[in-house]
Amino acid sequence: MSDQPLMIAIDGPSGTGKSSVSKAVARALGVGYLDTGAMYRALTWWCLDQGIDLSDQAAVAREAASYPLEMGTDPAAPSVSVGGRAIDAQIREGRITAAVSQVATNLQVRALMRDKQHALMQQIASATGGVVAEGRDITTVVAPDAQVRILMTASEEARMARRSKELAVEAESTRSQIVDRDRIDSTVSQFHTAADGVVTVDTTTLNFEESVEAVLAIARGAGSD
Ligand SMILES: Nc1ncnc2c1ncn2[C@@H]1O[C@H](COP(=O)(O)OP(=O)(O)OP(=O)(O)O)[C@@H](O)[C@H]1O
Ligand SMILES: Nc1ccn([C@H]2C[C@H](O)[C@@H](COP(=O)(O)O)O2)c(=O)n1
Repeated sequence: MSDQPLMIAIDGPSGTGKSSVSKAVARALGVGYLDTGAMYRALTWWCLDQGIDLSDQAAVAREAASYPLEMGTDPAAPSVSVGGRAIDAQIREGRITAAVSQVATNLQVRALMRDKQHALMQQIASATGGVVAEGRDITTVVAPDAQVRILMTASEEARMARRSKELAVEAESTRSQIVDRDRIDSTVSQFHTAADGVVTVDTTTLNFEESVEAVLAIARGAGSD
């Protein structure tokens, strides 16, 4: 068994269970958790708060280089603050979900985020003995050398049903924030098919606990190599 910190990278489309499963896996392993989507959401919130036009790519990239972000990476209580202001609820608002792809498809922003997220993963792993990081390009761009790389998938119907249950709305009304957002986000990241060496976990017919167990089984296998 290696004594290197365990790096687990999880990617996949919206609503597959990445965030909820990653937090549970990190708690089970006693390691830190990084929600990289929250970093894009926080930048979107910050730019709108500063009155920056999201279509001005250079202006948004300048903010990406300097926005005062603090990520709380305890999987039992993850948090997001900018400039000392907690914005955990704000970044989940519909207006941010609708706007975040415009920021996430800005290639200058992505290059900065890649470096920031890679550095954060290293810091968290050194501090806690490991990290579970999830997003769209963690297995391929941010941490392609992670010991465990997983693509989490689920059918479109399952993802829409999960989101509609979570938000207590009709499944069809979640289509834009699931399917349309994925279509835009996938113009800059490849998260629909597994890259070489990435293991696919299809959660369509799994319940939440089974999804967590599927990831833990892969992590245990990697830890015993
Ligand atoms: N295997 C599962 N079976 C049923 N529901 C699940 C399963 N995994 C997650 N869920 C539920 O589905 C919803 C969406 O999960 P989650 O937010 O973790 O997805 P996500 O992939 O991180 O989405 P996004 O990328 O849009 O943030 C949550 O309410 C979660 O509890
Ligand atoms: N590594 C990442 C993480 C997230 N994104 C984009 C995709 C989403 O539109 C947005 C918010 O992510 P979510 O909180 O819904 O998981 O950020 C990305 O491009 N790369």
